[in-house]
Amino acid sequence: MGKSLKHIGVLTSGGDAPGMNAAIRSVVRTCTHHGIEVTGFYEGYQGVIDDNAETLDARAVAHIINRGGTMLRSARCAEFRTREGRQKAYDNLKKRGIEGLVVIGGDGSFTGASLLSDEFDIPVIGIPGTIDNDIYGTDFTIGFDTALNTVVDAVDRIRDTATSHNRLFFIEVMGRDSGFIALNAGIAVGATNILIPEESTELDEVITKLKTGRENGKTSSIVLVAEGEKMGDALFMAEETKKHLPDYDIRVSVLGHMQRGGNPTCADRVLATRLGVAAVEQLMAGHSSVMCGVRNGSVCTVSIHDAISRKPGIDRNLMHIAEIVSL
Ligand SMILES: Nc1ncnc2c1ncn2[C@@H]1O[C@H](COP(=O)(O)OP(=O)(O)OP(=O)(O)O)[C@@H](O)[C@H]1O
Ligand SMILES: O=P(O)(O)OC[C@H]1O[C@](O)(CO)[C@@H](O)[C@@H]1O
Ligand SMILES: [Mg+2]
Repeated sequence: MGKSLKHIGVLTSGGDAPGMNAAIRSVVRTCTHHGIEVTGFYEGYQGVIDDNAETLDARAVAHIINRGGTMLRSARCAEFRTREGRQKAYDNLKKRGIEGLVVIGGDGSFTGASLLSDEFDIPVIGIPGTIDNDIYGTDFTIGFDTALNTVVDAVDRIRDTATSHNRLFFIEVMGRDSGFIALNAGIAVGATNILIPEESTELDEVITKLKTGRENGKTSSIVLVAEGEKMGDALFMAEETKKHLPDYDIRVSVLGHMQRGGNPTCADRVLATRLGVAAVEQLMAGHSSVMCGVRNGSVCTVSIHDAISRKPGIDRNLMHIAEIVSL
């Protein structure tokens, strides 16, 4: 291992996630350890197309393990979706003598990486970095744990005022197409209802549950709504509920981008560090088009093709548990 690989690139792409910095640091320091040069590209694929990049050494990534966001910044780059854009990116990688690319991002970023590798035969390795936890092949993505803790802290605060005023809150959390944040945080904050895109719920069920809760003496209720919920967003759900429960004092809170910021938790720092080492080792071993993840506590790999084409299932048992304890 490590004899032939001389120079790799690293970038962060798509929505940022706490722990991306820890992953960059790990990639860079693993390379330093093995005598491999690393170039960091700024703003995702845009930086590869524009050749906006610099060499990163061990000191360049000092004191970033604890910081949210990404020191390489991130972007959603439309040009990379075109063959011409990817050609420009490949030409810049070749010009710099880069022999492999580590992409830290979500499913869209991996789709781009996969195309680049298929079209131009450059090895790519994915590290799952997204707060949504919506990537197949890993139990956890980098940033998910931090976002969950941020949501739990925010909802706990809302609970204080909700209870003081005997109110019902509809709280919207992130998850464009997925309910991982809503489901896990919902259990942790004792939500009465958890609405996620993976599970179809009728408004009637929500109303019945809220009524039963009040009959059982609840002094506040929280309905956690994932952004991607099919029935509608938190505001819509609140308006519809008001029609059926006119005497309820209802408020809406959309947590928004605060969920993507903040210092990464210990779990995210450790996960990011493990996956950074694994990604470089995959390149050193001559592998390509795989994503490094963690399953049942161990680092694993899955083909990027599977990571982007398959959907991680929501844990039905967690849904069941949430139902039992939300009386
Ligand atoms: N089909 C595609 N072909 C080529 N490149 C793509 C494709 N899909 C996405 N990309 C590239 O990856 C970037 C990031 O993708 P996207 O915006 O979907 O975020 P993501 O990686 O899924 O992260 P998240 O969903 O967590 O925000 C895009 O801006 C684009 O540059
Ligand atoms: O404002 P942006 O960057 O489009 O991101 C919003 C999206 O990013 C995500 O948080 C994933 O990073 C989604 O849940 C959300 O829909
Ligand atoms: Mg995505």
